Amino acid sequence: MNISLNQVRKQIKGQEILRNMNITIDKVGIYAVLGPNGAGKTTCMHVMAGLSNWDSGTVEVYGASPFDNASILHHICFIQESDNFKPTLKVKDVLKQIEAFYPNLNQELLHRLVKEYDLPLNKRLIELSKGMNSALNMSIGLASRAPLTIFDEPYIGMDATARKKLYKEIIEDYVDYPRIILFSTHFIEETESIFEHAIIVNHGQVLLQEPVEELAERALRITGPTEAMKTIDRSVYKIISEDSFLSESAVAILLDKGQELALPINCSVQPLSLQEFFIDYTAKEKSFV
Ligand SMILES: Nc1ncnc2c1ncn2[C@@H]1O[C@H](COP(=O)(O)OP(=O)(O)OP(=O)(O)O)[C@@H](O)[C@H]1O
Repeated sequence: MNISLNQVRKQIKGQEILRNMNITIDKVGIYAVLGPNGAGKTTCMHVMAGLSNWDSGTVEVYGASPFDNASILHHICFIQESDNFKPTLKVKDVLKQIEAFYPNLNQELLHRLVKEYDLPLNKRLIELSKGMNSALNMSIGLASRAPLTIFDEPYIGMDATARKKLYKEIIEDYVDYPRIILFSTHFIEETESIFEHAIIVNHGQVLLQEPVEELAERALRITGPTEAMKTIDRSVYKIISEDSFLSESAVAILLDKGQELALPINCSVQPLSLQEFFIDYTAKEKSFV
């Protein structure tokens, strides 16, 4: 097992932030970590990365308990939105500083990305724009090739072109050097093509963890004439959302694993996108857990 969180609980200032959180990651892959604001994503990833302790439950990362554990620190790269490095350092000093830290760091990739993102080596981080800081952080995270790389909403300020390039770089580098990449994002629509797995978190719990391909087989939108759609047996499916317009209706459902769909006559079915599923599912979550 590479990473496991088992019944993990954590309180901060009396508030329960993680409530029986369970995650198992036993394969390499690019994992989307999704959840509404305040869901507990950052807290949970801090715990995984050894940056934060927890109150009860067990956490194992590469066979060890991660909190404050120098033996696994070099296998984990955690990149967050800001404050990854001292703001008074120059770009070139940061590049130097990380050299010794990540044993798998690929200098060639790092310097290529720094050049392509046009990052000025002699400027201090504090003098860079938000997007430039993010591009630097992302370049470091990617080039670290750490077996567990965590990107926590890492691209603040990066423009659409820079983000598109970033997604392409992540996929290309992952194909050559597969590892566990966790990527927390609210830009689901533009990132969903890079994800192989989805982990959906809310209220300090994991609501769902599943390969995206499998999810697409059971998270479905059925559309058709309202009269025909009325024949869908609401008692046998998890209905995530319903809407209708004139004489047409649409129902989004989540089939149970192995459950067959009885499609009403004259109706059609298609997979929900990850974003559509996420929005409907987290809105309806209380009825499912
Ligand atoms: N240091 C802290 N002190 C008090 N509350 C905290 C602290 N850190 C996190 N929390 C609370 O824990 C909850 C989860 O926060 P967390 O940052 O893990 O959520 P998130 O899912 O990453 O949210 P977002 O998508 O908005 O970044 C929130 O209610 C937040 O207010």
